[in-house]
Amino acid sequence: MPETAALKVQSIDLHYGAAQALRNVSLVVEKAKITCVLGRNGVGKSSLLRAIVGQHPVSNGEILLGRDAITKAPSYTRAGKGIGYVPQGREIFAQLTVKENLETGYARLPRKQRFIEEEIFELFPILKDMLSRRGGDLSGGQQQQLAIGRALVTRPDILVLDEPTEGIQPSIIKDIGRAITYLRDEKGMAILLVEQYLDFCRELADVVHIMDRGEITHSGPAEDLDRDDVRSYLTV
Ligand SMILES: Nc1ncnc2c1ncn2[C@@H]1O[C@H](COP(=O)(O)OP(=O)(O)OP(=O)(O)O)[C@@H](O)[C@H]1O
Repeated sequence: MPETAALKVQSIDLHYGAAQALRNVSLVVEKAKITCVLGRNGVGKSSLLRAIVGQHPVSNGEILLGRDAITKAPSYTRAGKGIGYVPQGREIFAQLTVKENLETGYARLPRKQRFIEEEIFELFPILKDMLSRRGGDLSGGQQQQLAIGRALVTRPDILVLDEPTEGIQPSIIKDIGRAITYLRDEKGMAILLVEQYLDFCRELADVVHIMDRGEITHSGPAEDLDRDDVRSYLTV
């Protein structure tokens, strides 16, 4: 059988000093699917993504990229193997131009691939219009589009997004939703996003995991989110 899992997280724990932020968390991110982890503030969503991209070590468990164990690999190795990351708060370089921000993705690419694919500007035309503007001059929504564009410059197989709708106006949330759906449907990309915004997850996701206090309390198809018993897990 062909491998349909792009990424597997197996029974991971994560600590900050003595405080445990993740407990026995497992999930699979399938190719060409949108997987959403829903949960309110502080339940451990960002910690899960940090563990996946290699920004914080896990204390137990394994992370597999395809069949490759990457549990102890540094973040640049994971990026090189195809994980693109859009961090919470976007982390745009305010003093660099939009073009320069996008070009920061080049470091992980072989020389021949060091160009910005036109598709990125088709998904987010505003980036083309604002190429020579400074990152700090963009609105929050434009910065989010830039952060996604910057991750796409690295040509990832898996795109990991931390609360892409946070603080963003509805019209741009729609654009971001359309872009994510396009990447799944046309590029076969595996998408993992963490969110507090239930409607965004319900509309986009194929699979939903609900997280509470460092644990996954429910996993199932996005349609389940309309069931009362599933909603009861959601304190968002
Ligand atoms: N660097 C850190 N040092 C110590 N504790 C941390 C650190 N980062 C997060 N925590 C704690 O770990 C827990 C999980 O935080 P995390 O940021 O993963 O949650 P979250 O679900 O992403 O919330 P948010 O939506 O606010 O980002 C919280 O109790 C938080 O206070």
